[in-house]
Amino acid sequence: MHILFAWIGRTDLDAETKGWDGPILNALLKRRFDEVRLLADWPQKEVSRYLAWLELRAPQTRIHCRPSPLSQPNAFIEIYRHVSAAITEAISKAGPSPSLTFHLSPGTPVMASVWLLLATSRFPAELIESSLLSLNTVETPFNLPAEILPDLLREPDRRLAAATAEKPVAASSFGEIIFQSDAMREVVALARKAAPRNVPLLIEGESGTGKELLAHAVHNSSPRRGRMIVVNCGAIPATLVESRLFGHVKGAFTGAVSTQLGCFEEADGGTLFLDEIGELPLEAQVALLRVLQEGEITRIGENKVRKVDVRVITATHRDLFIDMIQGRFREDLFYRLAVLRIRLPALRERGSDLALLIGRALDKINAEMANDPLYTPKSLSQSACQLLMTQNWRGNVRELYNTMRRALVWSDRQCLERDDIEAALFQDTRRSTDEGILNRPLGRDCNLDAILEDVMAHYIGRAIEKAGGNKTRAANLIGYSSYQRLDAQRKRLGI
Ligand SMILES: Nc1ncnc2c1ncn2[C@@H]1O[C@H](COP(=O)(O)OP(=O)(O)OP(=O)(O)O)[C@@H](O)[C@H]1O
Repeated sequence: MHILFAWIGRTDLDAETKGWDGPILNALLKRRFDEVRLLADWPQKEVSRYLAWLELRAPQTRIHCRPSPLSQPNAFIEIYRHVSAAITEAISKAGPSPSLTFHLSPGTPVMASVWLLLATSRFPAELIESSLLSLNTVETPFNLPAEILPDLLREPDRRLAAATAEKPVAASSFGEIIFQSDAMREVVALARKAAPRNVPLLIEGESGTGKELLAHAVHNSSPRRGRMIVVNCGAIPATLVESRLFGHVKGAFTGAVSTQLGCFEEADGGTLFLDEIGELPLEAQVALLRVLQEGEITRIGENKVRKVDVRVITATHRDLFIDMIQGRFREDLFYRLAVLRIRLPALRERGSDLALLIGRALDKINAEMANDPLYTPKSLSQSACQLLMTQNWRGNVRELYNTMRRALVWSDRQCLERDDIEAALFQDTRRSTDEGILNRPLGRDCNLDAILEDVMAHYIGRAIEKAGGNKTRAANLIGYSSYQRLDAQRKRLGI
């Protein structure tokens, strides 16, 4: 399918009265295009008159025209945005591998430069220009690789990546926890009571249920003046756990090139949030117990004992009680940490919270994107809402938010439809590797290496998403000591 794209220019609008074809008709008469996609920043009346004339003169071509208002004819970002949306829409409706042609002649020089940049980067296309007598292909003397594209053009990609990545949990208060279900009401009431008491709190719940959000709310409602330090125990290599907790002095071990504070000292006077506490190796559990009992730490490589005043909040997606019974978690430590114990219900147990969360997520994402010139606030159709309401949301609120973020940022529609949500759900690597992974049929078709690669892809995808695209953090989240290793796996698995 051959598609021609062009802005309608003044010379096109005047062509009929001046007795010549104008650049757009010139192209349609000299080449065969299945459809032409026009962009217009002119009064509707003039455009309608022109389109009626064009249809008569080029009856073999389907003509689409997209009103594309500009605040001024050289508004780069607005032009870029209209053009990207027009191309994306055309591609989504065309069959496989449409062939694109951009017409450089109609419109302003900035419009021509946007065609040029897009043709040599995001949407490879042929460029043409027309003069009174001829129509020529424009050879570009360069092929802009992504690295040398002007920042302006790369910006939309960066924004898209940033916008679809998970936002870090902000220092929150109870007011930021959205709920109306009884199950959550109980949880929040309990947490409010726990907040001012200077005792350890264990928060349990599936991934993405808001454990860190709740921990921030508890800390911020407590009288503690210091900061809340967040440490993901699952992301620290086993050999470095004690150093991360208690700090070390220069030369304490190979690689200790300078003295570093541990998280207990960093959190002195405040709260230490130990996420994924169930992943803490047994040796580190002994050391942690000692600090909790004595309120003192000793940096590795030093004999000096230092007093610390830290409230510890821990969280886990595991059943720590079962881990304790089965000997994977120390009993004495369990009872130290679980003085107060709160279990966050999974999203599927929260009834009407889901509809409320969908509405709030929509407002929140629209507000977050308000300063992005490439984004316009969006709404959800009933069918889109319906699909969101009927999902299982195994990744709970995080998965819901991230799916909605992807759908809202990717779609060019003002009101999202069911297929926009489907596309965003489909991107979730978690869905392709469900529980069935352990029960695939044995036999000649079974490919253990491929199954293991699925699992790797699944975890790497999750880590990247959770780390908001930060490679070092993502590597740590899956126990890799360097992001280069993560990168190599990503490339190998084509993630
Ligand atoms: N009730 C809620 N209201 C508003 N936002 C929520 C709620 N619950 C979770 N979120 C949001 O969902 C995302 C995930 O929450 P959070 O990181 O606190 O979950 P978690 O249980 O700590 O996850 P993990 O176990 O994977 O670390 C965050 O963006 C958080 O702000």
